[in-house]
Amino acid sequence: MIRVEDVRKRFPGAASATLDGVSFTLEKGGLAAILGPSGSGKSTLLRCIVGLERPDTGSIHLGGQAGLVFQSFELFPHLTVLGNCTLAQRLVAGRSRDEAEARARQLLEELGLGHRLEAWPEMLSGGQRQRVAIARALAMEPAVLLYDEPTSALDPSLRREVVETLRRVGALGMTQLVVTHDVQLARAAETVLVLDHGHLVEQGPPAQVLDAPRHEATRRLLAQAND
Ligand SMILES: Nc1ncnc2c1ncn2[C@@H]1O[C@H](COP(=O)(O)OP(=O)(O)OP(=O)(O)O)[C@@H](O)[C@H]1O
Repeated sequence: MIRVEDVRKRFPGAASATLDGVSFTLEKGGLAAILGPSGSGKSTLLRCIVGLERPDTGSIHLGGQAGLVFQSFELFPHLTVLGNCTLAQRLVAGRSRDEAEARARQLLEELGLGHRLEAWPEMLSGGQRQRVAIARALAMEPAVLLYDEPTSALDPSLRREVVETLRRVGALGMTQLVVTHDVQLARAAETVLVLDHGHLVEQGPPAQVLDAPRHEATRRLLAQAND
């Protein structure tokens, strides 16, 4: 569950607030996509939810820690798939090697990578690398999983694979929030949120927000996506 209440954030010296009273709730197991023009505050909102940035006012409740899947995946190149998914479990969560490996194997199998446990990151496709990054984040048992532009580092043909991965992770009961420019990816979410100049200007299912947009920022995004 993610509950964001009236979050405001203004960077020192900035002419206006980057987040200007943002509120929304995402139920446990839900998938939400945040769309918005460049500079609308999407990354700042994500960073506030992860705890990398502190809102000036307002509150954020997750019921636990957030896991962040970076756009560039940031796998450790000198560790195998299994090594990538066990390191933080052992060093940060203090789990034994056996315990960490058992958990990593199970998650990697659930994400369709059970046959790649001993592979090096450079041997994997972009979509596989992303799934390793997701398994690594899930292994730390976050309350929610956040993605920063999950399709932008991938070939457009892999978009469907990303949607499939998000579905699999959702089936595990994980609450997921995706920041994206990709309108097709947003269609796979249950809820679409549109940010404009630090305000949440639309919020609802894709059939409402993307097929019957009420705000001109959404109409511009849809027009750009169709170009
Ligand atoms: N650390 C910072 N210090 C000062 N200003 C910042 C900082 N981080 C973000 N901003 C400003 O906040 C505004 C929103 O930035 P943000 O990166 O959140 O937008 P975004 O919607 O994620 O954009 P994009 O789609 O281009 O990634 C921008 O005007 C940016 O310059």
